[in-house]
Amino acid sequence: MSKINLSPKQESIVDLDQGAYLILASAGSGKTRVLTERIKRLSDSNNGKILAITFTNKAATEIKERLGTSEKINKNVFVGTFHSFCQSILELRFKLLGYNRMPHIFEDDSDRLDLIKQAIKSVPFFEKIYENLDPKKKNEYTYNALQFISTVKREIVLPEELAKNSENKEYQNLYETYQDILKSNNAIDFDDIIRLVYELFTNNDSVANLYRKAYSFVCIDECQDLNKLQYFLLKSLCGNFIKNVMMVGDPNQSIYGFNGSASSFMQKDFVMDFQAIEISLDENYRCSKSVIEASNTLMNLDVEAINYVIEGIFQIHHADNEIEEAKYIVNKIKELTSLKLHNDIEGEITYEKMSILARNKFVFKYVEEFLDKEGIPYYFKSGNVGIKFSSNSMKIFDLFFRIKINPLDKLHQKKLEDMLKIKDTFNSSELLNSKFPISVKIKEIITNCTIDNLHLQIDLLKKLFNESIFEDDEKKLTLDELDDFSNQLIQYKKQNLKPTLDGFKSAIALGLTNNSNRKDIGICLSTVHTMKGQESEIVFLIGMDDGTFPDFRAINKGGEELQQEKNNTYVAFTRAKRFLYVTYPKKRLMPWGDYKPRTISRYLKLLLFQVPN
Ligand SMILES: Nc1ncnc2c1ncn2[C@@H]1O[C@H](COP(=O)(O)OP(=O)(O)OP(=O)(O)O)[C@@H](O)[C@H]1O
Repeated sequence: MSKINLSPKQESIVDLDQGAYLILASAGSGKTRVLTERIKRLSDSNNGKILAITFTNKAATEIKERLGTSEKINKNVFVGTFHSFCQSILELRFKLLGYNRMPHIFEDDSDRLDLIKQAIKSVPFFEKIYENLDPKKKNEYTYNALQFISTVKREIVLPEELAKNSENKEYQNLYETYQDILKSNNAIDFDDIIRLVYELFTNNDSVANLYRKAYSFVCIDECQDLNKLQYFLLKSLCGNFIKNVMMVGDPNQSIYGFNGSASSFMQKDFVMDFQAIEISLDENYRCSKSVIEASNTLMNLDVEAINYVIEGIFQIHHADNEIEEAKYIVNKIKELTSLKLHNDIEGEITYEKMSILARNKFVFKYVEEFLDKEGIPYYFKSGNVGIKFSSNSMKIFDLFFRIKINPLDKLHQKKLEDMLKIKDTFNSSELLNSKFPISVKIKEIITNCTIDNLHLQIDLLKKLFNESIFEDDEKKLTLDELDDFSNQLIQYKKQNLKPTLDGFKSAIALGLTNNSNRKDIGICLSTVHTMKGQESEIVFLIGMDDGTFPDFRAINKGGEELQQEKNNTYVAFTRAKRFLYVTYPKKRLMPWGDYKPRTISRYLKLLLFQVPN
């Protein structure tokens, strides 16, 4: 890792000692750098253990890599997300929370959807309401019920209290049923991981004290994204013991309001509760002059550009429609790569130095088509959670694997039975006559697997897939996915001295094994949310028409939701280190076949005068 010199402002933050501090730092100001250097310094000074919390596994990995793996760091520092920190506590203390065995994580949104549907079906009263709804309303009903459940957990309210202000009072009872089904599957959802530890800390002082005494310093990154549960967890952890807390964040990058996050937890609650001292850091090390000027205009900021010598590019381009927009982007990519070198860009201009960002995934449709046509390699950046298989054989493998690890997992057992179109996954002759007869052999291999022989079982699977899948594309997809799984196992074993199958599955669910050996090749396609905290030399921000970005729902709601769309645009802009190309189509093809005229995003209007187009 290259050595960089910190600026005096950055250095003064690294050198802060005891006490509570709120570092308000703009995009690209080196927050992650500063935090890492501070953790290193604190660890060297031997003044006690340090807990560093990040919002993404990617950030945690980056910090861990920069810290290295000296004995001192390993002993003194815990770096992880809220979820991985809480999971590590749950694994030791689940019995105190009424579980006989460590509950398993149902991490997938589709699992939560199945759970709520099961909850609805299990009570005739709900089933009657639900069955009488048309498909669109059914979706709304399940979506709102899941939102209700998440809000109860994230806002730390009682279901009956929340129900008072809810249109559907019955969600209160659905909450209980949903939780009961989870428990009967010996499972928890993502919100539960934090909620349970918060419960543990608030109800069990002696356990909380163990952690309060264990850590002398707490550092948290991206604090503009804290929600109530996370902030209260932090408060309950610190109690009256831990006073040395540093929060780092940028209110302009607050984009998770839909998850209950608000920058007021750091700016108001933290400052008041911990008497934190505010310090600002508003230098930008990442972006070129053009990108910073555009970002400053967008947000009405006065961020100081450190890279003023690098002019960079900021351009807005309008296209007649989405197809023309995609063509423009692909042509620009070809033009840039054929340049090979540019004074503003270090090294050769390659696909790996480019990212295409959009508000939502659907916006990429035509770009993908044209990239495919031109044979330009690309990949989708994956989010924070585990693996999702798309080949049938790996889906079957995953479901058997879950059932093997958690025999109480009736949810995935049912999913498997539905997929295979059988009634009993334990009946081999049914499996043999099922939609996917290969499942008999997959089951056999999984039945025999242990954490120690899993690599051998993976080899057996590879042989099985090679011999039994005849369609080339399907075979390649299956083997690639198996390979990815195998790489995740290698990662997990590297990270854990006492590996177990259960631990491996949880690590996958939490996305802790995602930075496997797989090297992403080509241009990165990502939503802005997933790209948060990361950077790319050249960024194309596409689909910047009003209604797409900002999203039409936020426009309808206005207020804080619309502000978050603006913040999201700022996050997108500031991912670009050197060149930023922003595009929008003047009309869009609607699913029913009509073209609808579009206007430029309201946020770009401010910038039009700044750009030579
Ligand atoms: N003192 C410095 N000298 C040179 N480069 C620096 C310095 N500090 C940070 N950088 C570089 O600036 C870029 C931004 O740093 P970092 O990712 O830590 O910022 P950040 O504040 O976390 O960004 P954001 O909030 O926008 O995701 C990185 O490429 C980092 O290596």
